[in-house]
Amino acid sequence: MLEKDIEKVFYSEAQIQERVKVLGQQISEDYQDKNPLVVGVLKGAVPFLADLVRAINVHLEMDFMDVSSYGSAFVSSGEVRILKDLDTVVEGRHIILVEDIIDSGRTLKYLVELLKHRKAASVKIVTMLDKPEGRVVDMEADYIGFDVPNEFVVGYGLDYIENYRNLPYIGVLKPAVYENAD
Ligand SMILES: O=P(O)(O)OC[C@H]1O[C@H](OP(=O)(O)OP(=O)(O)O)[C@H](O)[C@@H]1O
Ligand code: HPA
Repeated sequence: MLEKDIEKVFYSEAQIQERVKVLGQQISEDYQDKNPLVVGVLKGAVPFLADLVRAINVHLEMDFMDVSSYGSAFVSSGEVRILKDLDTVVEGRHIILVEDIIDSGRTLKYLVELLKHRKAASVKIVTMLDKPEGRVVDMEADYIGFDVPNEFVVGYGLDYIENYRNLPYIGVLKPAVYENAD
């Protein structure tokens, strides 16, 4: 069972679901008649995006991008590459970029600049988690679920070597999990 690997829960399933509802209401108020394009950043944003769009009560479209920036499980390589691009034309669209976490800020900085270059009408960021102590470039989200301390977190989309994304809550792993991976 997955639970046995968890050292500490930061945010429970109930806390996450309650927060997602509030974010959905805020976005609904801000995007009336704007038909936003909600862009999920694969793969981590998938559980959050799936819950968030069902809490938004305005017309919207969805699309996905896949980018890679993490050289190893823990350390951002600093170089962002597009693995899957959008299918939708961005010019003139109001974009809502959906992320599971902002850590160094590099992934989102790259994506925001790319979407502005493609002449988006506006680009806003919604992230489930913000880890301000991880930042190496200037990047602030417009809508934030929760702050997390400078620890490696898993669950609700966030992985450790592709595992634990399906946990419905957010927490940190027991040290033994990392020791066994070596
Ligand atoms: O602010 P940053 O330091 O750039 O880190 C945040 C990014 O890192 C993770 O993605 P990852 O590249 O691990 O891909 P994944 O979503 O498939 O796990 C996460 O989902 C964000 O996209
Ligand atoms: O804390 C984290 N956990 C999982 N993936 C991540 N990608 C950036 N930061 C993290």
